[in-house]
Amino acid sequence: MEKAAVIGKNLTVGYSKQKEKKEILHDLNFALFSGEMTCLLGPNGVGKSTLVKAILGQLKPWSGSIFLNSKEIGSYANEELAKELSVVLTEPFLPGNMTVGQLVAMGRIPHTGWTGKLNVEDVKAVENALEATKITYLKDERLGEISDGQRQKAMIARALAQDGKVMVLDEPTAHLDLVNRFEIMRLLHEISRKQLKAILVVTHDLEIALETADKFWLLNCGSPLISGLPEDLVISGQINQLLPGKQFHFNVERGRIESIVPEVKFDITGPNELAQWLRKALQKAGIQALDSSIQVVGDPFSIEYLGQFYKSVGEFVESLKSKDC
Ligand SMILES: Nc1ncnc2c1ncn2[C@@H]1O[C@H](COP(=O)(O)OP(=O)(O)OP(=O)(O)O)[C@@H](O)[C@H]1O
Repeated sequence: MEKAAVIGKNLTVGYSKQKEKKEILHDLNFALFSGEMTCLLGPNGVGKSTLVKAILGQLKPWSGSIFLNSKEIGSYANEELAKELSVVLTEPFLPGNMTVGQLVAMGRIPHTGWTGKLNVEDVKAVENALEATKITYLKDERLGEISDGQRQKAMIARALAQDGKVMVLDEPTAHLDLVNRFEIMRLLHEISRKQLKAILVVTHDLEIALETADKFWLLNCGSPLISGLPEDLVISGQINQLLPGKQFHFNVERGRIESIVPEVKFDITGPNELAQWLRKALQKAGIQALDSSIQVVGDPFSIEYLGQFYKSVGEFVESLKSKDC
């Protein structure tokens, strides 16, 4: 069996304030492997960032241990740890007049010291990181003058330049649009594969994580950490651990979260993918029942109901609503 880059054994951790102790994670076991991207998912406040802080050595385990390359995390000196483990956290403030190249070069600080003087190897590492994240063309651009997605890639490039075997990213796609979220996650997956890095990404993007991650860690209040292939967790139904309560469920066929509303039956004939969207619109409009069946066809799109034809779902729903009044 492949050796894990990070191993957690019976980890219990929390926060202490004066005499008060607040336990957040209890008796967790986990393993993070090289060459894989693992996504850590769980509801707000369950302790994902707390687990990240423990892995980064910022929070001491109350009991249990975390090992990085078989050595306990607490026994690493800070500079040594920075060479093994790189981090991308959400940083609200970055100097806007710093260039992308300068930011990425900061990733070399564990190797150069605070003087920041780059040798040939450091320059190469910066160039490689810019190339891997496909932002070489942005090298001389200022951070204040590029898009959020580009800035996020620059942060990832900085972590790559650091050249640790393990990369931890806490919500790297927050505030990005759908296309950029996909792109960043695909990029991280590619990097884990090509550079044999162990990458841990905290995310709330279940659907994108399903498309891109090799492994999932699911964290839920009071339960052990569940890990496995996303596909196995879907097939076994364990993915529903992310959705406590009875309001939502994971639709295995469609691969997405859906709200559970008592389904109203409509008699719709036509291609499944069209009938599905029509059914959704009728349900959202609060239409409870119809007098007759509906025929839907695509190319050109048309809906037939009681001998009348409609060119769009909107037109059809509006006509039903106006009859209701
Ligand atoms: N510095 C702190 N001191 C005390 N309690 C804290 C501290 N940081 C976090 N907590 C508490 O620990 C619990 C877990 O917080 P954490 O930020 O790890 O959750 P999370 O799963 O990352 O949440 P989210 O998805 O909202 O980012 C919360 O109840 C939070 O209030």
